Amino acid sequence: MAPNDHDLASLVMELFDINAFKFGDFKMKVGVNSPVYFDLRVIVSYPPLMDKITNLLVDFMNEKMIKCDHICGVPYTALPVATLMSIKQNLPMLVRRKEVKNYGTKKIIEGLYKAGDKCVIIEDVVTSGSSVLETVRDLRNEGIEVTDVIVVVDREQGGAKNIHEESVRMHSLLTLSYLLDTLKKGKRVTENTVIAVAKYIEGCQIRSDGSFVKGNPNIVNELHRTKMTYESRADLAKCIIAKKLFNLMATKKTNLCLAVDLTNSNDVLEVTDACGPYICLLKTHVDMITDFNEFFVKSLIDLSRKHNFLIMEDRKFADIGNTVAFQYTSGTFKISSWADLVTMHSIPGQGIIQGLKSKLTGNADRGVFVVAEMSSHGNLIDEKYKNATIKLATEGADADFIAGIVCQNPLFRNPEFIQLTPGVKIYDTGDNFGQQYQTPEYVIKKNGADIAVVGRGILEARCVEKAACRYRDVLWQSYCERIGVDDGDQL
Ligand SMILES: O=c1ccn([C@@H]2O[C@H](COP(=O)(O)O)[C@@H](O)[C@H]2O)c(=O)[nH]1
Repeated sequence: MAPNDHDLASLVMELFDINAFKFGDFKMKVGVNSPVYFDLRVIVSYPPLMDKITNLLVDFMNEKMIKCDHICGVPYTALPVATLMSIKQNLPMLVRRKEVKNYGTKKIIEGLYKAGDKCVIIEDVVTSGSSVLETVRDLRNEGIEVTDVIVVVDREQGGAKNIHEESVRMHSLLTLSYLLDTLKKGKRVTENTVIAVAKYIEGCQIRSDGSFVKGNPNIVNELHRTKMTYESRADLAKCIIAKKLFNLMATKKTNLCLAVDLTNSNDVLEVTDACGPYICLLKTHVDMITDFNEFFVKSLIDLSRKHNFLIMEDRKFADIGNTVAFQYTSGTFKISSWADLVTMHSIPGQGIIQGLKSKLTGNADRGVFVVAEMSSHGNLIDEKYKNATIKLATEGADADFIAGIVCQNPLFRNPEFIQLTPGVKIYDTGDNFGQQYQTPEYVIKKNGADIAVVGRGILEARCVEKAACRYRDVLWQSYCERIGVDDGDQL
C-alpha cells in the first residue's frame, strides 16, 4: 500500500513537534547559514515514531517496486531505520563502516554478500547527496549493484540530480517543499518562513563535491533571530506562553518589561495600573513584599487582564528538581498558580526543569526563562557555564516549557526563544551594589535583547507612567530599526 497524504502530513507534524527539524539560523557544513535544519537523530527516542517511519518506508519501497537482495543504511542516522526495515521485510542488511579498521578483516562492508547482489540504500536527509554517493562507491567497489536509494527527506538542494548522475534513482518520502506546504496548511509556519526557506534553497544548489551551482552564494538568511518580527517568531515558538508573549508584544507594540521592585502591595498595584498600558511583561519579586496576600495576587491578575500583559516572578530557582517543585507550587506564594513565567538558574542541570514541570496541573500555560548571564559587575558566570546553559535551554527536550534566556548579549540564534535583558536605563549609570546598565537602544540594537527589563529607570521617575511610556517608545523604535521597518508603520 502506498503512503497516503494523511499519513505523510501527520509524520511532518510529528517531526516538527519533536524538533527533528527547526527553522532559524544554522551554520551548515558547506559554510553558509541555512534557515532550516534537520536533525533526524532524535527519532530514536520515539519508538512509535520509528515504527511509523519504518512502515511508511516499507510501503513506499513496495509502491516503487524496488526489488533487492540487501538493504544498507548510510551511517549513522539511517542505520536504525534500515535495521527495522530489514527485519520487517526479512531482507538481509549490509553495514558500511565509516572508518576502516586497521586490524582484523579490514572490511568496509559488513554482512554476507556476493558480487552481483543488488542493494538499496536508505538515508535520512539528503542535501548534496555526497554521503549517499560515498556509500554507493563502497558498495560498488565490492561488486554490489546499486540502482536505488530511498530517503526520508530531500532538502532539494541538488542531491537527486547528483545521485542520478551516478546512475542511481533517488526516491524521497518527503521533500522540503511538501514539508513547508504541509506546515503552512497546518498553520505551524507563516508565508514569510516558507518564502525565506524557498529563497535559500533556490540560491544554494550544491554539487556533489560541495561546490555551489550558482557560484559562491551571497545568502542573507532572513530567519536570523534579530532580523525577524515578533509575530513571525511567534509561529516558530514551541512554548505556548512564549508564543502568547510574542503575539502580545506584536499587537500591543511593546517590548518593555517593568521590574516592579517595591515592598508594599498597594504600591505595586498602583504602579502596575499606571504602567500597565505600556508593558508586555510585569516582573515581580514577591518575597520582597511585606504584606503579600491572596487579594494582592487576585488584583495583580485583574490588572494583567485589564492592560493585557503577562506576569513573571523572578524567583531564580536554583535547587534540585524535587525542591523547586515544592517551591514553585506550594508555600506562602504558590507561584505556579498565578505567574505565567518564572526564572531559573541552570546550575542544578536538567533536573530543575523536570522538577518545575512536574507539579504543574490544570490548563494554565506556564514557562520559564533560563538565566545564562547576569548584569552585575564581577558575577561569577564564565564562558563554559554560559555555553552549557544555552545548550541546556535550546537543545534539550523542553522547548515546550522554555520561553527564553536571560542574558546581556546575543548568545543564541534560535528565533523561537526570547532574549530578556535586565540592567537597562536611559542614563546608564550603575548603583552602589554593582548593577551595570546599558541604554535601551544599545540592548535592542547591539546586544540582541527582545525584551528589556527596566526597574529603577521607571520606578524612580517623578511620573512612572510618563517614564514607562518613554521607555516603551524608545525600545519599540529600536526594535523597528533592528528589523528594518519604519517605526511609523509600527507605532
Ligand atoms: O542579571 C540580572 C538578572 C535579573 N535582574 C533583575 O532585574 C531587575 C533590574 O532592576 P533595575 O532597577 O532596573 O536595576 C531587578 O529586579 C533584578 O533582580 C538584574 O538586574 N540582573
